[in-house]
Parts: sequence; structure tokens; C-alpha cells
Amino acid sequence: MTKTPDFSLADELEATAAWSEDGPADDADDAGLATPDDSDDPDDSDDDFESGYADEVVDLDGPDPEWDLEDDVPTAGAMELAERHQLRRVASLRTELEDITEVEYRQLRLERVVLIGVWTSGTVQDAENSMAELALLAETAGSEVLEALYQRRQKPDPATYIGRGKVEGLAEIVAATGADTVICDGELAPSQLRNLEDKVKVKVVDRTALILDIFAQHAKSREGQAQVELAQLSYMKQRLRGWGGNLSRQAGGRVAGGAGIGGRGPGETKIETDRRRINTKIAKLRGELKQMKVTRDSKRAGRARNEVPAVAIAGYTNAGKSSLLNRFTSAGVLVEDSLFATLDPTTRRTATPDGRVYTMSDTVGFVRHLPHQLIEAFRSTFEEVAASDLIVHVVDGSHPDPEGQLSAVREVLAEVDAAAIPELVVINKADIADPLVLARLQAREPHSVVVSARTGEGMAAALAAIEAELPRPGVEITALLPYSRGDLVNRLHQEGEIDSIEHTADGSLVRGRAPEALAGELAEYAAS
Ligand SMILES: Nc1nc2c(ncn2[C@@H]2O[C@H](COP(=O)(O)OP(=O)(O)OP(=O)(O)O)[C@@H](O)[C@H]2O)c(=O)[nH]1
Ligand SMILES: [Mg+2]
Repeated sequence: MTKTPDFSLADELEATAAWSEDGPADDADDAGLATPDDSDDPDDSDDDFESGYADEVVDLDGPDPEWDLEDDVPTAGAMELAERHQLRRVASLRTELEDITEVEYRQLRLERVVLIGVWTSGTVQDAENSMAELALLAETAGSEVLEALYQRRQKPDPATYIGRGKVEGLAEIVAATGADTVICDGELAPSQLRNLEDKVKVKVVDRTALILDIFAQHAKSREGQAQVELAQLSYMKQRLRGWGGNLSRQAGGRVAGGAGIGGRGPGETKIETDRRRINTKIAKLRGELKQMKVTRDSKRAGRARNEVPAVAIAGYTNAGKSSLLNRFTSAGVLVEDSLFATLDPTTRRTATPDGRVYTMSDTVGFVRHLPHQLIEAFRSTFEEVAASDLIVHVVDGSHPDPEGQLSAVREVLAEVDAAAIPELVVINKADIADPLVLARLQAREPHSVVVSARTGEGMAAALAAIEAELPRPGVEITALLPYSRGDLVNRLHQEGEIDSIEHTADGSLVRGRAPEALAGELAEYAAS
């Protein structure tokens, strides 16, 4: 296996995926985004759209990435990547849900989409970053972004999300561009989605549904798939009434099972059936996940018993977590310039130069406003992070808003009780980041290192910083180990630390520190 085949692969991908490399918000003119000049004017406030991407859109889709694996032995990651690109436009939801006919879980056959956002606070740059991220998410789900619009408002309209006056404009844009889907940058109430759909005459989905869809496309392991399905079902369940089509509307807002006038039309019966099926499915998935969690916990307990320190690589999606894991451990994990490439955490065993063994795990990426159903469903994955000894928090130094990413990740870490774990910030992509931004980040995050997983810059220092943070084994020992117990010397190398070793006539006299369990075994050889 070549050393880092994923990187040459990624190089080629990036040559064709110019959009994400340059970033829409990095270069507002290129992307045709509203510039601060034409949008920061308080006069054009309430009901104005800022429009972007119009003509450049073609570039977003670009030619399909191609690569030549002939020279490289494809790694598992590379093969998964090829497979994923082939599958990219296939609708995501698995068949089990298809019999829930009325519910029509929005199979996101997102092809040609218009994005809309409501910008309530923050700077123009924030609004543009948010739309740019929504565009990346949409592309990751396999769609072509035709147009992106945002509106400045005090708050989203309770009935239609964007201002009512703007809905008509949106409908015109949708008709003119031939879009088949509108994606809203937020979590919308079922009634908002329905109202918008009535007006714009195409499918409307929100950010949460979009992220759920990407997760559904990317989940590979049984646990990952079950987690995503659980999240989708709980999202769906809340929207049954809204998404029941005509039948549910016929039933009005009446509480299911209520016997009032018109309360038990055919629609309601159908909704009840669907709800019951969903509840059954949810219960089944919860049970399965619980089982898988037991396995995972026992694996983790195994590691804990051996007192192998665990390092979790966490960070915003696309920050370079998998690339770093590959660099650190030659793990051959899938690397892709797309969001949420990794959904199944990979754990690798590795060792410090002085022989102490520890594990390093790749994790699911974070994103702003990660749907809470997903946090809930992926709780066991996040618990893995919460049970680690050190969090390597990777941040993309070339992103327009790395500070925003750092705090979005920390919010989720706090939510899964991982806030107290020691954290080392690894500022990645130094090769393409602005040096001023790197300096700014380092000043803000004193406990940080700057690296490039691409060029390898700073990697040795990062590894040293990680290893310096690993928990030290506790008990001081001095032992005279007979030469027949070379196994104990080995274990002391791996699990503990040896300060000195002296070969005497009676055996090896070692001084150092060992974890408690090992110290117990060494007790019989204790020397003074
Ligand atoms: N220029 C540059 N690109 C990098 C660097 N590190 C990673 N990348 C690229 O960034 C993209 C994302 O890398 P990944 O390692 O897949 O990121 P991730 O954090 O695992 O992403 P998810 O699993 O999707 O959350 C890929 O296109 C990488 O080639 C770097 O140091 N410099
Ligand atoms: Mg990854």
C-alpha cells in the first residue's frame, strides 16, 4: 500500500471540485453572492432577497470526479469513495418505510434546488457563510444548486418562513429555473413547509431533513444505519399530520382518537396506522441499538481494563479528521471533500515512540444546528468521544469562520457531557489557510498546534503534543524481573513508562510507572 493514497486521490478530486475549494464565501464576487455593499444597507431591509449563484451554478456541479487508481492499490477508503460516487444520486431511504404510503417521507430526490434562508442576526458574512454551507450540504446530498436567496427579517414568518410578500417571488424563481425542490436553511414547522409547498408548487424541505438525508446516504455500518433511521423516524413522526397530504388535512387539528364531529375520518385512521407503525419501528430500532451499544461498551471496557488511553479526533465536518487519522496511523480511512463523509467511527491502535500503546478514533463530523434527533440517535457514538482521555479538536484553518466551527463543536461536546475532557486544538489545512487567520486562531486557542494533513507540515509536533497529553500511568514501581519474564518488561513498555532499566545478574532492574493492574502483577518482584 502506498503511504497516503487518499491524498493523491483527494488532489484529483479537488481539481474538479473547484467550488468547495474556493468556497463561495471566500470570494463573494466569484460566486456571485451579494456583496456587503449591496446588502448591508439598512434601507433595503425587510422584504428583500439577496440572490446569488445564478450563472456560476453550472460550476457547482462540475464534471464528475474521475480518478485513475491504476497506480495506486485502492484502499478501503478509496473503494468506498468510488462506490459512493456511483451511488450518489440514488434516493436514500430504505424500503422498509415505503409501505407508509400517505406519509410520503420526502424521498429527497433532490436534483435541481433553490435555497432560501432567513437572516435574522449577525453580519452579512455570517448569512453568506450559512448559505454557502447549505449549498455544500445540498451538493453533498447530490443536488445541483440553481439559486440561493436569503432574506433579512426580524424573525422567520410563522406561516411561510420567508415573508409572505416574498413567497410569490420565490415561486417565480422556482418556475423560471425549473427547480424541483426548495431547501430552507432552518428547521421548519410542518405548517410552514405545507404553506410554502402550496404556493411554490414544488417540494419544500428543511435543513434538518437535508442532513438526515445525507446521513442516510452515508451510513454504512448496521449501527450507523439504525441510528439514522431512528432519527428519520422521529423527525417524521412529528410531521405526520403535516405530511399526510389531503387526508390529514381533512382531519384538521383534531387530537387522534377524539370522537368529536368529523374527528375520525379515513385520513385520521390512516395517520393512526402510520403512527403506530412508526412507533413499532422506533421501539424495534431502539432495542437493536441498545444491543449494539452493549457490544460497543464491552469493547470499550476491554480497552479500559487494559488501561489503553483513548484519543478521539473530533471536529466540524470536512475539517480533515479522517485525513489526520490516516496521517497519524496510516488507517486508510475514506477522505472526501464532502460533508459527513465519515459516519462510522474507525478506531486504530497506535503507540508512542517509547512504546506506550493508545487508540485513536475518527468520529462523525459536527455541523451547526445538528438536528437534535441525530444527536440523540448518535448518542452512543458521541459517548465514545465522551469516554476518551483526550479530544483532538480539528478545525479547518482555511474556512471562512473557523471560530464559529470551534464553538459549534464545543456546544455539541457539552451536550454529550464531553466538555470536561482535555482538548488539544489542531488547526488544519495550514497549506491553504491565511497566515493571519492561523495567527489569530493560535492566539485565541493557546493549547493548539498548526498542521497540514495534506503536506505533513506540523504533524510531528502535533503527535508529540498528543502524546504529551496522554494520561500517565499511576503507580511508581521498582522491580527486579527475572529474565524469564520478558513479557512483563514488554507490557511495562506498552502500558506503563520505564525510566531506567539495568541488566543485573539476577534479572532486569526496572524503575518507572505502571497502571494499577500491572503494578499488582509486578508486586511480587518488587525491589527497593
Ligand atoms: N488543502 C488541504 N486539504 C485538506 C487537508 N486536510 C484535509 N484536506 C481535505 O479536506 C477534505 C475533507 O477531509 P476529510 O479528512 O474527509 O475530513 P473529515 O473531517 O473527516 O470530514 P467528514 O468525515 O466529512 O466530517 C478532503 O478533500 C481532504 O483532502 C489539508 O491539510 N490541506
Ligand atoms: Mg471523515
